[in-house]
Amino acid sequence: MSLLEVNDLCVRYDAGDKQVHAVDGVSFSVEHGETYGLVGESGCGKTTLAKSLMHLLDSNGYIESGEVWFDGTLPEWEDEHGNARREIIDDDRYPVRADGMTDLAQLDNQQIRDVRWRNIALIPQSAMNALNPVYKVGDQIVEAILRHEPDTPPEKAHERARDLIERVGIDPDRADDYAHQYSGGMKQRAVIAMAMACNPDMLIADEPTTALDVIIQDRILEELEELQEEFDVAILVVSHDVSVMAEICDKLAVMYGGKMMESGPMQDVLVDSANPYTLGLKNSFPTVEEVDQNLISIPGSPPTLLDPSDGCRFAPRCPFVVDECHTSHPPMYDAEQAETGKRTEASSPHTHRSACYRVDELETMRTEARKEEKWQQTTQTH
Ligand SMILES: Nc1ncnc2c1ncn2[C@@H]1O[C@H](COP(=O)(O)OP(=O)(O)OP(=O)(O)O)[C@@H](O)[C@H]1O
Repeated sequence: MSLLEVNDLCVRYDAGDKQVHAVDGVSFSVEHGETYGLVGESGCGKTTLAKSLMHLLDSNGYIESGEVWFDGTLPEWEDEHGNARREIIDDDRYPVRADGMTDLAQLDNQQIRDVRWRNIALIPQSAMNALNPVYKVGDQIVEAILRHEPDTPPEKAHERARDLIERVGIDPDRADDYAHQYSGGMKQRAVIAMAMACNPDMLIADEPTTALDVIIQDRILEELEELQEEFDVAILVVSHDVSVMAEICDKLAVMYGGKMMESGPMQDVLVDSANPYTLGLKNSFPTVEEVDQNLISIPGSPPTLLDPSDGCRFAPRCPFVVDECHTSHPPMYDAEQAETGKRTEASSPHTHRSACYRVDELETMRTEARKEEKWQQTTQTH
């Protein structure tokens, strides 16, 4: 059973008399202990998607439709083994499925607070500013433990806080320092330690390394991987940086304009890319293997998502656009079938999938996408 199963999720922001379609019909699932990446340019809906899972959207944002099934439930709905009780599952008033998964989208604010930290913890964007300047760093971790596990004796909580600080590579004696005495990398590590305070099943890390230099970035990524192995925590990581994703993800979803364009095992998505947007994104990032690589950016900019048109969201910037692309946004097609020239809708969210009507012409798209002039044509035709 998956840890998280998101079905057809739509998230909107109210903007006057219009709506921003920030996340539109997105489905994916995350297994226990795996790292799942959401990648795409700024404004494509990654942060909105991640925050909506925990009801942490801005006040004008809301889940319009869809399901967010999570393998865990509220303490008051659990039996002594931590599983959902039979009478809760059998009662339609509770959003709990026969397999014991709970639909987080249907929980109210108080209920989702019980899930946060205990089951899912967030490392927010610009996490370095998430520490409180007037409390010692160690005390902030202790507070997080005691707030969510009030039965823990305070000295045990202190011990756990020091232990967590040490696990993320900081000398435990620095627990008595204030945030301003920490470097940027140390602050980021401290926030990761705080997120791990209640031993969650899933961490959501939003741009965990963006403000850091490359060497510290690498160390933070290594630390996340070590924590994951040690605690078997799943990580949903959000980044615009394809190279960060290549380093840590098991699976990857490429987002554009609030839609999922391609998803699947990381290697499949990044090596055997099956979507024009992924091909364009890869062109614009340097790779370690290709030293003389000519970086090609995708001309134009992402859509505003205010009442978007019916067609493929990427159509206005896509060099492979055909009439069909303007009819409706393409469904997710099976990329393995596409390798043999077949256009078949994907039957499972776990396989390599691509939302592109021309998925059955993969070889041509891959060859053409490497040519800079192919992308330049797009600006001339639109
Ligand atoms: N509070 C808000 N009100 C209205 N629109 C919003 C709000 N927050 C985000 N948006 C819009 O929702 C869309 C998705 O934004 P989101 O921040 O989720 O994208 P992102 O891919 O995470 O980008 P970034 O990496 O820059 O945060 C964008 O068009 C953005 O302008």
